[in-house]
Amino acid sequence: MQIQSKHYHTIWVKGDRSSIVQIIDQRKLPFEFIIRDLESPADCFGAIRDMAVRGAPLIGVTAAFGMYLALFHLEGKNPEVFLAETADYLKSARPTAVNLAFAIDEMLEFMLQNLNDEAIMLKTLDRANALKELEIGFSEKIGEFGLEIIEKIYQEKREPVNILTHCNAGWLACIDWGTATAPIYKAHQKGIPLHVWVDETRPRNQGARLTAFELGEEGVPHTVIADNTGGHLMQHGMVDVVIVGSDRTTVTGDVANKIGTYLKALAAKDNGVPFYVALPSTSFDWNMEDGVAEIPIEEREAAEVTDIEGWSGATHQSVRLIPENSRAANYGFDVTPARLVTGLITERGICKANKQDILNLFPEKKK
Ligand SMILES: CSC[C@H]1O[C@H](OP(=O)(O)O)[C@H](O)[C@@H]1O
Repeated sequence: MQIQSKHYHTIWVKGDRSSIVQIIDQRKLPFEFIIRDLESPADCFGAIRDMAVRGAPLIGVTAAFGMYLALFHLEGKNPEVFLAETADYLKSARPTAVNLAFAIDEMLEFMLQNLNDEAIMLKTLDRANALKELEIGFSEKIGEFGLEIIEKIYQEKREPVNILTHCNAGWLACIDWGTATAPIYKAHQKGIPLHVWVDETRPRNQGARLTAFELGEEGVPHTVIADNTGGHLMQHGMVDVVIVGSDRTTVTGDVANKIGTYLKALAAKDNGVPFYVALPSTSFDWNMEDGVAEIPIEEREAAEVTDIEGWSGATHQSVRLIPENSRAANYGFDVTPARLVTGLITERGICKANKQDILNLFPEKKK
């Protein structure tokens, strides 16, 4: 099915109707390009929980707009109580990505400080849009710093740089540019020859559907692979660098990312392949030190594992993949210990995955 897509941002306010926020519904990409209206915090909650929008920066910004939309539903309610309840409600949509809580807390604090301002709606919309623009700027800076890594590899090998990525940490996971894909786009736009190994990323197939869609739209050479292929490729010198995203990284450099990331990091370590994590400061948990012990790992519905979605021409289908009497477990994320991470690519530069180097880059976060 040919869809007419151009490079939108992933979320925006609908024209002059500022009571409607619009998103690209990612659940049917790349076969159906669906724009969906969100008109309430509940709409934003559902979009996040059901992964119509996904990716740490994007779910944070979506929740920020959810707090804004709450202002259209204040009728007869105590605003302080309703906004605090809305904040807790939106935070409960998904547990792992720390951007969600960061964005909601920022919005709630701002809204409570401006409750008596007659321009609160416009100011709150501006605040949500400011968070959106912040993430766009962070993503582009991550791209610029990550470009240096890819450029250095190319200067050494003078052949196309082979990059492996897991899940989708692209512009569809953010607002624009992405995190793991931002250095790829910057290098591609600079004419550096490269190729991307795209992990399909079971069970929701964000790599096969979304990263492949993004790279195809940008003309970036890529190959979709089964999730368990990366180790073999690294053993045979077919991967020059791994770049992934993050949903929550502790101040000590432990990285929560899509399930399977840890296994890629182990294979990279065993084969001497650099393993980088690209993330904005909004994806750090500054109050957490032991990621393996403390980062909440989302468990999603078993149906995402027992069934598989696909398209036959224009027809979307979901079919059973495993025996009816078999159970399935569906852990959404895992934690890669800092010791397996070569470096963190942030909007302020690249640093080692340890507390001292992270705080040297973000001194204002020192306790
Ligand atoms: C730039 S954050 C992208 C991050 O989010 C993805 O998870 P999900 O698709 O479940 O939201 C995955 O962990 C990506 O690396």
